[in-house]
Amino acid sequence: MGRTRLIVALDTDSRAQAEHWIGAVGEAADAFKLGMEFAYAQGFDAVREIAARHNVFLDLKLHDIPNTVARGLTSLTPLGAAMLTVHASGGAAMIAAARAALEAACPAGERPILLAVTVLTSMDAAALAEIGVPASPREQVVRLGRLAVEAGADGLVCSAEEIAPLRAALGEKPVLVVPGIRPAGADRQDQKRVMTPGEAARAGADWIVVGRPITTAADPGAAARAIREELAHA
Ligand SMILES: O=C(O)c1cc(=O)[nH]c(=O)n1[C@@H]1O[C@H](COP(=O)(O)O)[C@@H](O)[C@H]1O
Repeated sequence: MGRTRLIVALDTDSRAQAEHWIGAVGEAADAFKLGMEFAYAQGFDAVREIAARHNVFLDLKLHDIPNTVARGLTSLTPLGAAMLTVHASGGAAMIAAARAALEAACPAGERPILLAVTVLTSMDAAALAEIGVPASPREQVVRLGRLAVEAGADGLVCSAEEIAPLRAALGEKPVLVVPGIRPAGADRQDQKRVMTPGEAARAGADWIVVGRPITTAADPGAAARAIREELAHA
């Protein structure tokens, strides 16, 4: 009960906008996610400065050959992010290299959590079929999730629909980070596999990731606090 924590996605190219959301949301967030829109526009000094003050999930979703991903992650570790992402579809060798790079770059107990993104929450079965994957999102998430965890990922990014099958396959240990969250009645926008904060919490998400339902709200602080309440009572 109430164990699910809230990550607010600061999807903006503006430092001032990101700082405004951080101030408005305040303690209602357990962590803030900075992604490619922010990092590409504002640079990594801005990421480092925010990570010095807050728990930061730096979501750059690396996907390349093992050597390049390993070296890329090594370059990211001094920024001080608590969580980093790679794409699980990069394969076992890439994920193993990523894990080894983080262990080599960071003192024991201080390395960021390595998360593997399984199937993007913006994809449905039809989108998977388009890229030559005949499986359902659920089957593909469990396949990639098992591969990633066995290769060394600490956790997975998945939709709330796959939490139960992932727990059945992999147990309680992998950290499950769940975007594709929409409060009841909210617009899905480009997300396909969605659940409410309460549903994701009851399904067993360790973290939920919420962006636009908070950042485009008239009062982002109130929107974040309402989601916190929903998590607390799930
Ligand atoms: O890795 C992620 O965080 C991620 C994976 C995924 O499958 N789906 C997904 O939406 N995300 C991220 O989660 C956030 C969701 O934002 P909203 O749809 O605005 O709530 C965005 O920053 C996405 O980049």
